[in-house]
Amino acid sequence: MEGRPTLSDSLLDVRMRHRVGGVALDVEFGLTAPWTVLFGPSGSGKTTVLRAIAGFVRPAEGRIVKGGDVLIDTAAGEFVPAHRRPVRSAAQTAWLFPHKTVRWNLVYGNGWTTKPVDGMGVAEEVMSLFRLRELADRMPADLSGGERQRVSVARTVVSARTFRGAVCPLLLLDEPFTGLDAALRDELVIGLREWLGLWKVPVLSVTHDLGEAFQLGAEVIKLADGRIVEQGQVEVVLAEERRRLLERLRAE
Ligand SMILES: Nc1ncnc2c1ncn2[C@@H]1O[C@H](COP(=O)(O)OP(=O)(O)OP(=O)(O)O)[C@@H](O)[C@H]1O
Repeated sequence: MEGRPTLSDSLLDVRMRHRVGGVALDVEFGLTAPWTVLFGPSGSGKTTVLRAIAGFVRPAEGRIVKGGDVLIDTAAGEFVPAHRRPVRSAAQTAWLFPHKTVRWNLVYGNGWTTKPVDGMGVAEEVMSLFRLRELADRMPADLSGGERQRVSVARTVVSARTFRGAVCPLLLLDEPFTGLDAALRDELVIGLREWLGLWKVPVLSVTHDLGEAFQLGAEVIKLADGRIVEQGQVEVVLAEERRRLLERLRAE
């Protein structure tokens, strides 16, 4: 179709089959937008798709290619381990260094690809973005669950921005705004989208929150029972969910 991005422009192409729990995943999609949301009910396989892209799950069958680099091709016996992929991911559960401050976690918690000094300025910027400055000297044990999650996502954002590779890494965020109050989430979504757009860091995030998907105004991939139902602009793909939600709110 004229004017539409083609698969060859895609940031990432994913084709995979994998059985996890009671779900038989069978998906094929390409990412072309700066921010794409994987949307679906709990247990539909969203996290497993993210983990396969990151290299933490080895699909039974499939091929994942990022910007021309093959990350896995089961038919060809190729598999790039997680630590060598141009991908940075924040899981649903926040894993922080428990004996180090928030600032330390952001600056130094980025693994061998980043020299600590390089991350310093970026970490300070990201702390402001995530409203973490006043928590910078706290230990993880002295944070709420929502705050810990915010630190974990912020650390991954720092890590993506300071990534030392020839290409920009893909940022994978699994329910990044869960546990935040609505006002803070609004602020963060707007600020983060703008900041990542500025640095051209593409994002694939997971949510089952309709409000979040609309707020991100992103391209949406709708997943159900391990299959892709539809991919496209949020207003089109989630129109029915939105209609049902509005109906329910009106009835209350
Ligand atoms: N390691 C595992 N062993 C067995 N079953 C698993 C494992 N990981 C996930 N599952 C199951 O596989 C299915 C898909 O899980 P997945 O975490 O990918 O779903 P999800 O869409 O991300 O769910 P949620 O929104 O609740 O996080 C679920 O039924 C889950 O219980």
